[in-house]
Amino acid sequence: SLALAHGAHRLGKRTDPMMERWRNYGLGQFIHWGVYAIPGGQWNGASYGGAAEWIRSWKGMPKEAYDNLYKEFDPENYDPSALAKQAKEMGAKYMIITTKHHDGFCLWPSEYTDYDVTNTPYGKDIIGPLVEAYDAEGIDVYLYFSVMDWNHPGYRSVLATEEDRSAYESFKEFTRNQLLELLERYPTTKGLWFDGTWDEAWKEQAEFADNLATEMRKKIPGLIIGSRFRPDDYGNRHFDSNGDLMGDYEQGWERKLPETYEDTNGNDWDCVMTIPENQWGYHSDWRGHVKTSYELIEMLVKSVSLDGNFVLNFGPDAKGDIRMEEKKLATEIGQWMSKNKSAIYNCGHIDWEKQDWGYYTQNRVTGEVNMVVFNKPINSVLRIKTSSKISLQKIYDLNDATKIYDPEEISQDEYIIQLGDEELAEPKVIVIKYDHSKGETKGYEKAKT
Ligand SMILES: C[C@@H]1N[C@@H](C(=O)NCc2ccccc2)[C@H](O)[C@@H]1O
Repeated sequence: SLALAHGAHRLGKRTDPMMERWRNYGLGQFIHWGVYAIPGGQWNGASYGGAAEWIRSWKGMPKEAYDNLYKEFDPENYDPSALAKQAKEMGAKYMIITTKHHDGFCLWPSEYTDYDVTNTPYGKDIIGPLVEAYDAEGIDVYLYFSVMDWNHPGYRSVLATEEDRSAYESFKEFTRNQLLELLERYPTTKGLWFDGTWDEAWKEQAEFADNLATEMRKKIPGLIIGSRFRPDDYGNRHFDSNGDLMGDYEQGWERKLPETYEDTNGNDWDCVMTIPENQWGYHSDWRGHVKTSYELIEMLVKSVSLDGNFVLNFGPDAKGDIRMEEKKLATEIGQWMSKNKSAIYNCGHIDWEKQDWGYYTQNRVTGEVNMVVFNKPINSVLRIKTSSKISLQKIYDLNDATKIYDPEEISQDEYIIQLGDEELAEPKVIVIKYDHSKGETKGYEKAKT
């Protein structure tokens, strides 16, 4: 393998308590909020077909007009504790907030730029009260930060000339200053979710990024940083030139999910997901498919079944209100989570053969296996094929203690159970308790952590 000064500094998963806590979240909330919520994907009577937070890059939005929107930013309905309570009700264990998106507008009072909340009619810090409100609800806070910054004069996507390089040096210093400032102001931050690091200019900054990550972890020991931050010595991101994951978890699943455990390379990972097809910031005219709570619950369960976290995005409008569709989904997901959280929190992958009826998650504390059933077969029979000999103790409906299932062993390590005649009204969790002492089960080995 190649000798890399700035490649992966660790092979395999982090095993410290902060990362264990991250690994057991299951469900997170993303919040995309900024001045892009003011136009909300529309300008001069025309609707932008791209993602609302990218409207500044649209030919239909004059840059001058966009760059003056901050003078109208005055979210009179912004209510951090209401947002935190809604997230709690949904069952989110962590929240990622955009401190600065690609447009460079800062939702906190930054010493290093005037393009921030203090120079808006609202005039106050947005981030601080949100951090406090979510901490108060026991929801861990992570900060999204876009390296790409369309507002900073020193930003470059490519370093073609000496002028570019000297300008970029000022941009790098600015970026470091802002990141250290954020960690100083919000010391309960558990991690950073970086974005906007795909440009050539940044891909040349292996040493700078590596040193900055080290410096940030000095400020907040154990800080969790994903794979979308650093480039390696050869400009490779997410995976270094030896194919090893850089960062504490893989950030490659944006609006998409791995299909199999192999797709995850056995790494920690998160999936960040929009409710419409591709809108992170508020867009007043959602086009195309808006996901239902069942679709989102299936993505959540699939993520947990493959050892990932599922982070669902919300985009408050210009006044700071959450739109009706998002409120409804948060409530519906929360209703399911309130009855089935034991199949999500502290759960992960088990290497039993995937079945069409749904997904397995294994509780890392109890060792119990959850069958999360989405598709009831026409013959009402659920097949279970374990990966090694186990001795079954009890199979029961998580939400109906009177419902016990008698497994019929139909071949080596293969069982079937009979569902009742009733249609599934919602995804059903069936719990399998089994005696781990009999027969060696790799999955339970993992649960000993
Ligand atoms: C989390 C999302 N990431 C931003 C984005 O630009 N995604 C598009 C993209 C995703 C991956 C590589 C390049 C570009 C979106 O605006 C959201 O902030």
